[in-house]
Amino acid sequence: MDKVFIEALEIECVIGIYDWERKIRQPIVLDIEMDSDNRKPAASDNIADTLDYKAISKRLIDFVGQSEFGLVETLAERCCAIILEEFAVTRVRLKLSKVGAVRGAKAVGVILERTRAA
Ligand SMILES: Nc1nc2c(c(=O)[nH]1)N=C([C@H](O)[C@@H](O)CO)CN2
Repeated sequence: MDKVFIEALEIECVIGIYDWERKIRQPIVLDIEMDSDNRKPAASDNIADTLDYKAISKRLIDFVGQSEFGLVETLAERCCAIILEEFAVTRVRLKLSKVGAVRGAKAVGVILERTRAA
């Protein structure tokens, strides 16, 4: 299956379970792959036939930037739900990295694969 992807989308938000984390904003990074049949937009050369990665990025920047979840699991699940419910996506793979959260690790986080309910 063809994919549309968004790589290394960095957004600052309130995220974390500790008191000190509730008082600061930290960067998270999203890497997203979405199933998308490329043949129709390739034939028409029309943005209306695509999965618009700019529109999806903007929606996630707005949502994540205002979010205040404790767990990365919760934030990642909500991002997948937005993609599946608001855009013409049937399957999404999303990696959420919390950069510098653990000493000695570049990043920690979660990877989800979700499909739209039939
Ligand atoms: N599986 C998870 N483990 C941890 C999380 C999390 O969201 N999911 N969060 C933390 C803390 O907020 C940590 O990131 C602070 O450094 C610890 N473990």
